[in-house]
Amino acid sequence: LKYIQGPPVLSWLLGHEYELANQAEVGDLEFKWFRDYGTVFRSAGCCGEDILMVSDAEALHHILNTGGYRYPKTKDAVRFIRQISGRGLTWAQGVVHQRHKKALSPAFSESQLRLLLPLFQMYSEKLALRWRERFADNQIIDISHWLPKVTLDVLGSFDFQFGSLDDKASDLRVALQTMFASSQRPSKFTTLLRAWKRALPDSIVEWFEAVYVTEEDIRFKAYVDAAKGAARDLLDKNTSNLSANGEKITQESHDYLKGVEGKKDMLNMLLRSKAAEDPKKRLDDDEVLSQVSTMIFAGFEITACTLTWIIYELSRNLEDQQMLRAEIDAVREKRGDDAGLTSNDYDSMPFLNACIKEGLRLHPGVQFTTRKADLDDVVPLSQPVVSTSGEVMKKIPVMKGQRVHIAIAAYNRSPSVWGPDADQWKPSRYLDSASESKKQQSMIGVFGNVMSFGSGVRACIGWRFAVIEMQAILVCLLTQFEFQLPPGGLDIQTVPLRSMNAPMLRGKLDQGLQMPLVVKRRGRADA
Ligand code: HEM
Repeated sequence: LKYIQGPPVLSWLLGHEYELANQAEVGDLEFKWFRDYGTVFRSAGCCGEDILMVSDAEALHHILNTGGYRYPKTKDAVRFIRQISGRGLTWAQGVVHQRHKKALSPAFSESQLRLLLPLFQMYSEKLALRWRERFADNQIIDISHWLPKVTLDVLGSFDFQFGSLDDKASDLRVALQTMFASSQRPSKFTTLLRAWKRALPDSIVEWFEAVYVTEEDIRFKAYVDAAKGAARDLLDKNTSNLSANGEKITQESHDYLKGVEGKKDMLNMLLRSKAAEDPKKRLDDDEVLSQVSTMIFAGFEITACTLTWIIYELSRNLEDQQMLRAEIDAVREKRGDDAGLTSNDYDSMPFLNACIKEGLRLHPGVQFTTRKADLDDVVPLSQPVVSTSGEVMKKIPVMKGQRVHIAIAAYNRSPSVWGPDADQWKPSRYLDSASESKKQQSMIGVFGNVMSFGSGVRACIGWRFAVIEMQAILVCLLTQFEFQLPPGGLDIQTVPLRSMNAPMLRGKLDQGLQMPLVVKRRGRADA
């Protein structure tokens, strides 16, 4: 890759890896480098490794969509995922990934997820009730503290009963919330250790990890053990209730699904895949338990964080908040006050969905992901770049083994896709057919042309789940409350926290995730 331009390298040992992982504001360095060098550039890994940084639409499509399994996750990423969530879908590779996906996909189909809507609505209402019980009108509420309670309770409703909104104690919840307490910003030593683990044979790394156990390792294990333990209890309890055709008999805790034929919720799909006779669909015991730790880990906090960002943007852009509320009120009025809203109602609200897309675009929960070329390849570009010798390049040849940085956040802000206002909050870009963003659809991603849920064969399996959940929570909260920035405004900094881009108050990073907003009750819902 030497002929591709890139920022100067100040340290052969650390390359840009330490700098990138320790940026004050997430993305600052990448966004600047993509502006300076184009949609593809070369950055330095530790010990002289070259990394291909990619935000180009066609290149991303080639690697993630056309490439299928030819650009797998790197082996250190796979090992790390196994450590934090076990042998679940995010860990699986190639044919094993196909088998996992076949077993789980029915639980994430649109028709199945629509059945969960009453559940999402129930927990949203419970959150609104808690706010009314505990806070006076016009009080400041740290919404980043409350939203994860809803998204965790929703995931836990498959019988785990986290009870976050009821302040119930839960070992699993505590293990989950503290698992990254000692791994915020990697030190130089940790950066190098990770690089060596990437380069060394698996057997040596496994030996090393067995003798050198860090505080981080202990926390990860505590979470995986707690999640698998809870999952084992749950599955054992329900296996005895399995009817002859593999259908779980309705439990009291699944009242919301009572009477629904052919249920394909997560629990049922896991029970079925454990009992499946077809080896292409069967999951072993540990794989089944790992799906539970995987879904909880991958699903709850990132959805809450995205919602926090959306409500923050709506508080900074009060006209958009009013417009969205007017859209919601109009649909409610048409349906009649007592009728519950349906998924069709949510889908019929263009501005609601535009705000969700814009929140995901500007504040993607995952900043980047990494892949490795499994073959020698030529990657096409939609935006040519200029080489170190001044040549215009429309394609980049890559060698087998090349590490590729998939720059999710930088693609989402790429002016060549979104236009010159790519850095600004502007939900109307999805509605206005003349806008740059509408014209430049690049067929990437799974929702609204944004990369925030990934793309291709490894795209987020939970994206519909997250979208329906965000629709339900936003509609409930905006119906009952108005949100405003506190007097004097907020100085928010985007900080890498766990695997997310988290909002924190500048100068108060030690206080963790924060989004204190003035929450005003609306008259209608008080009635
Ligand atoms: C706003 C919310 C969410 C965002 C932004 C998000 C983002 C992502 C991204 C970017 C990936 C791909 C990572 C890669 O290519 O390396 C991914 C994968 C995944 N997500 Fe999500 N996610 C969200 C919600 C959820 C939810 C609610 C669940 C489960 C209930 C979930 C489960 C998963 C799983 C299991 C994978 C791995 C898929 C595979 O490898 O085949 N996610 N997510």
